[in-house]
Amino acid sequence: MKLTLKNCRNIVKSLDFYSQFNPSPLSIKKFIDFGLNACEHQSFLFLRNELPIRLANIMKEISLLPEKLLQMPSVVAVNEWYKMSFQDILEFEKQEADSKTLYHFCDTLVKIRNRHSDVVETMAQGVIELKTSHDIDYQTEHSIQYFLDRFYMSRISIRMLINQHTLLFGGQLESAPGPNKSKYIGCFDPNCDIIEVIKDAYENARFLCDQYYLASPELIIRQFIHNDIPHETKITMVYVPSHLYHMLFELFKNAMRATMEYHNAVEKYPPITVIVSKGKQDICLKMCDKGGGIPRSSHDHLFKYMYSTAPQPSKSDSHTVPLAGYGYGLPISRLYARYFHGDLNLLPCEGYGTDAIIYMKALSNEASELLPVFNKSASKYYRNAL
Ligand SMILES: O=C(O)CCCOc1c(F)cc(-c2c(C(=O)NCc3ccc(C(=O)O)cc3)noc2-c2cc(Cl)c(O)cc2O)cc1F
Repeated sequence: MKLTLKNCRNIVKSLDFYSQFNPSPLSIKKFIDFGLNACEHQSFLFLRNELPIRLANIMKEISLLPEKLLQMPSVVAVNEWYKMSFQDILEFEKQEADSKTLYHFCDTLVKIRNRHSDVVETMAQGVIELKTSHDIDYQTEHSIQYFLDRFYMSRISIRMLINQHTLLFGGQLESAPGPNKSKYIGCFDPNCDIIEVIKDAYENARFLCDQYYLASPELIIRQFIHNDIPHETKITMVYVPSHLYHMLFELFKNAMRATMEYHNAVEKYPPITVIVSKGKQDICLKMCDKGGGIPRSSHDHLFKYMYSTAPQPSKSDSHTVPLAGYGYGLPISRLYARYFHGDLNLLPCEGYGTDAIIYMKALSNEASELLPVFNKSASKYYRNAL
């Protein structure tokens, strides 16, 4: 739909309306329970209300950003995508949920997901545009860090809702690729084999490491389970394998890069050890390397969007360090861990190595979405700071 003056007025009115509601976090248990008796009509009624609320909450926050950032060409583009998607969803506000509408709704969700597929890179480009055109003081950097953490968490949550609906009702089920994907409930694997995901992420990171360094550290996996359960029990959980894979792949790339750089040209590189433990509340994955670590004073930099926004890796240049990306790998991985109330912590020991720990909730009813809520106080926060 064209952005006419009348439409713009409607968008503003709808933004004010939907942003006054808080997003409704769903637990993994709720996703699974709904998915086991999935009803497309019910999902449609929930999403045509919840998606505008989540979009409006983050769009109001985008509107609080200072002009100098909002005017960056890449940020203008992202903003336009959000406005178009908000309008697309609003078209279903009053529609009768007949089969034609449900089909069109699914189609619209796919269109929105595709429209936003490059948002992370485009926002990273917006940060680079800002850095190259303005001086960024500490407070500005801090506020952009605050915004981007919330912005990317919101995006993870919106894509989760879209993926669940299109996977459950979009008719691709028969073509679901990969081993026993038929047991998946949308993007959730009710029996996610954690050690299999660890091995998968390791092998793919190792491939890149071998390509660049012509060698790679070995992997050791050790499993521990709380003593109420036989210790040989395979540790599985209800989770989104693609989220866990994303976190592990990032951590393996970093651990391998550090290990290969710190022990260059030795015969045998120290292995990377992953400890998997399952307690009553938490499932922990601790990745331990002997890559020499970093100074404690540098720890926070690794999670910064502004600090590590390296020039974009040229896709054509095959000599680009394959283990380096946009520098967003770690902060986004931490958001994936936090999304279902887990966390990702780094414990560097300079001169020795680094432990990276992924915490996840062991109980699916405790693993609920952690969603940013647009609050009026944010406006003062952004206006004063930026
Ligand atoms: O571009 C991307 O997306 C990847 C962005 C990320 O790229 C990095 C990377 F893979 C690995 C390291 C690194 C170093 C290092 O590099 N040590 C040497 C140095 C010594 C001193 C100082 C200092 O004084 O500041 C800094 C580093 N030591 O341990 C780690 C390390 C870091 C993480 Cl997050 C991890 O999960 C495991 C690790 O072993 C740093 C990275 F930054």
